[in-house]
Order: sequence, then structure tokens, then C-alpha cells
Amino acid sequence: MPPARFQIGDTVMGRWPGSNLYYEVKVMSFDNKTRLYTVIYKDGTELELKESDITSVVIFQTAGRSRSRSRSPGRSPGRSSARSPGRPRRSRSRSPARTPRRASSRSTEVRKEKLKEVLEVRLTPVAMKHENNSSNSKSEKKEENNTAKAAPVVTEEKTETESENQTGGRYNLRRRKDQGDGKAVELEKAVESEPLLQTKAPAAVKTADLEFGGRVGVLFLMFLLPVAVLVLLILCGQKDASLQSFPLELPALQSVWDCQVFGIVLLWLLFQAVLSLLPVGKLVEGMPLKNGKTLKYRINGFYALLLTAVAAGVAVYQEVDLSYIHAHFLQFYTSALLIATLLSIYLFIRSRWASKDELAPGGNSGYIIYDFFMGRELNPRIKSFDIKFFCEMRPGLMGWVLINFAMLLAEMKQQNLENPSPAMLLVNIFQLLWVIDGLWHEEKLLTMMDIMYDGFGFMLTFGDLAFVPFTFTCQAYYLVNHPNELSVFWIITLIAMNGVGYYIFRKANSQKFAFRKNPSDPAVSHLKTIPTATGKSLIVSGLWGFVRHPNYLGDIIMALAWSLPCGFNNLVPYFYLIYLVTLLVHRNARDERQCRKKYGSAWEEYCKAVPYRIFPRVY
Ligand SMILES: NC(=O)C1=CN([C@@H]2O[C@H](COP(=O)(O)OP(=O)(O)OC[C@H]3O[C@@H](n4cnc5c(N)ncnc54)[C@H](OP(=O)(O)O)[C@@H]3O)[C@@H](O)[C@H]2O)C=CC1
Ligand SMILES: CC(C)CCC[C@@H](C)[C@H]1CC=C2C3=C(CC[C@@]21C)[C@@]1(C)CC[C@H](O)C(C)(C)[C@@H]1CC3
Repeated sequence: MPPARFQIGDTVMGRWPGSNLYYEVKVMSFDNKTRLYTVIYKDGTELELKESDITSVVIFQTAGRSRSRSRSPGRSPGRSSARSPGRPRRSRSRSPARTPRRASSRSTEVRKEKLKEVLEVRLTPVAMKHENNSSNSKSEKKEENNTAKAAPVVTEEKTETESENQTGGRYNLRRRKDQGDGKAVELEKAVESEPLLQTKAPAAVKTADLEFGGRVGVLFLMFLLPVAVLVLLILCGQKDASLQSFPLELPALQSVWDCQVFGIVLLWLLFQAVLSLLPVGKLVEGMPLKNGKTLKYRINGFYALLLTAVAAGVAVYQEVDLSYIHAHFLQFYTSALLIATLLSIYLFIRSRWASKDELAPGGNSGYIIYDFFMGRELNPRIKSFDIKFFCEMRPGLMGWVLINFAMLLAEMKQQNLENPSPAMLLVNIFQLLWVIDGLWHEEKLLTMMDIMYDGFGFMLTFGDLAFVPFTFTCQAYYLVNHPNELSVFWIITLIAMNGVGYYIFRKANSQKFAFRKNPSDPAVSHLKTIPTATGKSLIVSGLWGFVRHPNYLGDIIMALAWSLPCGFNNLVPYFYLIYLVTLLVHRNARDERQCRKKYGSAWEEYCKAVPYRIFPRVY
């Protein structure tokens, strides 16, 4: 094997993904096995580059000078400096002088020479572009077409190599980490990326960074999580829900297992699966996969919810006693747990036959336990039925609403009420609103890291099928046996709190989605932004200028409004709130790590401008 051409610490010119733009980069390391160099750009972005994407500064400058000499005088150098590194020029009219030169270059040697010749260096430190752009503050500026204002280096001609890139030819560039969760990933045939909707989902290579404490951690979680939910449900169902009163003896088998209940859960899954396959609602394409293909998804969650509501109404009308769910709640949970476990075993086994580019970046460490927990396959499908997308949005979310309704009926029955209590009504309505919102925006899930990067293993099957429907309902379950009077003042306060939380949650998520889709959308074009070296920008005003994760803040405020109706006698109904804060703080740390890698100094600048992550003045 030939030795590495560049040494660690060398300053060289590195090609920017999917373009012919070259930047000054520093070589950080070289992997002899993959023959890839890890380089760092001036703004802190780290990428892995092939040797052919790197050239020495001297050769580059010489080529630049000779190119300058032969350039048509009419072309001003200033024109090119407004290009963003992540968004090279797509096509441009050529000066007549250039066309024949290009047409005449036939041999490989000549082409190589030409490639050198067309590369032109104009180095502007990345940090400067922010200063140049500030009007009032250093960090806040308006974005125009999502383009960073001062690009350091620009090439002016479309080369043979560029044509190859665009036709999906030989260009190969590896990005060091994926954008979602810190796993090593591979981005092949990188293309000019428009923000969000044209970003390619990375495919898997061996997972290097293990999460959740690695193999031991996930083994522990695999037992702890199901047991913790069981403990929660036992406590919630008891008159005295305090931890001290937890029964120390094991529950009798018949209190946790019932074949009829198991059958009902299977029927529920089948019913939801049939609804998800109905040819109503639009058919949309997901994010491009590693192999360049996109998967199609049927977006009909909202219709499925309506049909489920009709089915529940018919059942009540036919005097089906839905409070049966409350009476057999533990059995329902263990059935769901068993199904989730069996499903994850099936998924793990079938992943053996999945091709490399169908694997998730985070679940391929080679350790059976770890990969079983995290999930190996990214989008397991049976024909057009996408198992992950289905489980994330359907049986759990719909089950949550149905269980809440069953708890409402059980409360009336248990407490001899003619109408449900205000506390129970509030919990039902607040959570129904959240589920409706989720299903209404179902399509947006396709751009979330859960779908794009996370494998489908035990964590998510358990999370979707058992954790969501049986712990998110704990407030309603608790209220059946623990009535809590609410004053009118409290009711209004809770409605206002949920409203504020929902407004922040929805506005922040919609703003970010709209901005990523099209930054010049009039709904978001007024927002101030920080450009980044990738061509994407970060919103730095409005809600995204208040804290760095306003959508998490809104979600947490809502979670508080869902627990407060249960009063202050016990901690149990606050389980969802505690879970959500823990999950979102962890998710936030994971996301910030990734954003720092992706956006380098621009992210630092954003952190300076918006110092708090989720809670203003606290965290
Ligand atoms: N109830 C529950 O159990 C859970 C609910 N949720 C909810 O789901 C929703 C989505 O959360 P999640 O998927 O974690 O991700 P986010 O919607 O918070 O997205 C994070 C990404 O947004 C982009 N971004 C960050 N800051 C900015 C900015 N200033 N301007 C523009 N883009 C920015 C970055 O991606 P890029 O730049 O690459 O676009 C970053 O990676 C949240 O509302 C959350 O509360 C999430 C988990 C569990
Ligand atoms: C400790 C557990 C096993 C962790 C499991 C976590 C999962 C259940 C959740 C992780 C993120 C989720 C989201 C939703 C459902 C719960 C899981 C899967 C979500 C799809 C629900 C609908 C919302 O509108 C949403 C914002 C799209 C949610 C996104 C995250």
C-alpha cells in the first residue's frame, strides 16, 4: 500500500462535499485501512476526505496564478466571493473563450491539468464572513437565499469531475459523523445539498461510539425499562400510590397475563395496520437513502384516528364495556411487552439479510445485545408496509387516546359519576390535542432523526408499543382511583399553560420545518439567521433566539399541564414529565454535539447569541 501523501498537521486544500470548491484545511489524521484523511476546516467542520479530494496548497496556488493570467478580463473576482461553500454554482454561462478549451481536452492527463488550472484560491477566513455581514450585532443577520455571504474559495469552471459528481459517478466523500446521533456514517456520491429536504440519509458503517453506557448499559436498560413501567402501573392502580406502599411480593400470574387480552392487542395491531394501508391520504417520498432511492409513505394517520374514533363510538353504542381496559391494564401491558419483544427478535433476525445500505448508523457495532437494543435495520419493510413508521405513529399514539378514553369511562363507573371529572377531561383533551397534532403533521416525522438515523430495535419497539401507550396514560390511570377537585381558577390556569406550551411547541417546530424547506418562505424570511459553512443557516431570532430548543420547552410546559390536574399527593402522575425532561435533556446534548460538529464556529456563535438550551436563565 502506498504511504500517505499528506502528513498529520499539514495545511492542504480540501474539496468541499459535492462541489469543486476547495478550502484550506488541516490534516488531523489518516486511516490507513480506508485511506481517508480526517481534515478540519477553518470553521471547525470536520470531514473525511479521499486523497483525490485533497491537493497541496503550493500546486493549488500555482494553478490559481496561471489561471488568473489566462482569465477573461471581463470577469470580476468579486462575483465569486458571494458563494456559499455548501452551495456551489449549479450552472453558469461560459465565456466563449472557455468552451473550445474544454471541448478540446480529451485525454486524462490533459483533463487532470485542466482541473488544476481551473481551481482558483481566494481565501477569506470563515470568521470574517460573520463580521462582514453584521449590521447591528456580530451574530445576527438576515439571510438571503440561505447563502453564506463570503465564501473563502471558489472555482469558476464546471469540470469533468463535476459532471461525474452530478451524474452520480465516481465522486466519493465520507462525512465523519452523521447528522443525527454521532455514529460514524458514509455519504457516498455527495450532491449539492439543499437544506433539509435534499439531505441524504447516511448509510451504515460499523458503529464506533456506543451510547447508553455501551453493552452493559443497554443490557441494564433492557431489564430496567420494562420493570420500571410495571412498577409504575402497579403504583398507579393502588389506592396508596406512594413508593413505600409498593407490594414486595411478586404479582400473581393471572394479574399480569391473560390470553384473551393478548388476542385483543393482536387484533388492535391488525386493525391499525389495515387502516394504515388504506389507499386514502397522500403518498409521499421519504428522505433519499444511501443508495439514492427514496421510500414511499402513505400519510393517512389523521384519517386512521377518525376511523378509530368511529370504531370506539360504535363499540360504546353497542355497549362494549371499554373500562375492561382499565380492569386488565397490567395484562394489556405485558401483552404489549411480549409483542414488542417478539417483534424486535424478528427484526434482529431479518436484519441478517438486509443489505449494507439498509442498516442504521447507530445499531451496527457487532455486539449482539447492543445492536438488538438499538436496532440494525433502518427502515424494515414487508413489501410497502413500513414497520417502523407504522409503530412510531399508529398503535401507540392511537392506543394512548383510546386508553385515556377507557380510563374516563372507568372513572365514571368507579366513582359513580354522571360526567367525567374536570381533571380527567382536561387530561383527555390536552393529550388528544397533542396526538391529533402529531398525526396531522405525520409527514414531518420523515425528516426526524428517529426515522432517518435510528435503527428499529428493542428500544423503539418497546418504546412505541409498550412505553408510549402505558406510561403516557399514567395521569388518566391515576385519576380513576385518585380523584382531584379543581377550582375554576386552576382549570383556567391549566388551559392557559397547555395553550402556551402548545403554541411554543408548534410554532417552533413549524418555523424550523418551513425554514429548512425554503428559507425564503415569507412566513420565515423575516427571521434573523447565522450562516454556516454548510450553506444551511441557523435561526437566531424569534423563538429560536429565545432558547436553543424552544420546541422542547413547549413540550415540557405541556407535560406539566398534563400532570398538574392530578394534584400534589403523589409523584406517580409526574412520571411523564420526569421522563420527558430526562429524554429531552439527553436528546439535546446529543443534538448539540452533532450541531457543533456540523456547524463549527457558526454553532459557537449561535450559542453565544442564545446562551440557554431549553430553559431560559436556567439551562
Ligand atoms: N414526547 C416525546 O416523547 C418526545 C417528543 N419530542 C418532540 O419532537 C419534536 C422534534 O424534536 P427533535 O427531533 O429532537 O429535533 P428538533 O426538532 O429539535 O431538531 C434539532 C435539529 O434542528 C436543527 N436546528 C437546531 N437549531 C436550529 C436553529 N437555530 N435554526 C434552524 N435549525 C436548527 C438542527 O438540524 P439541521 O440544522 O440539520 O436541520 C438540529 O439538529 C420536539 O418538539 C420534541 O419536543 C421528541 C422526542 C420525544
Ligand atoms: C425510554 C424509552 C424506551 C424511550 C422511548 C422513546 C420513544 C417512545 C419516543 C422517542 C421519540 C418519540 C417521538 C414520538 C413518539 C415517542 C417516541 C418514539 C412522536 C412521534 C410522537 C408524535 C409527536 O407529534 C412527535 C413530535 C412527532 C414525536 C416525535 C418523537
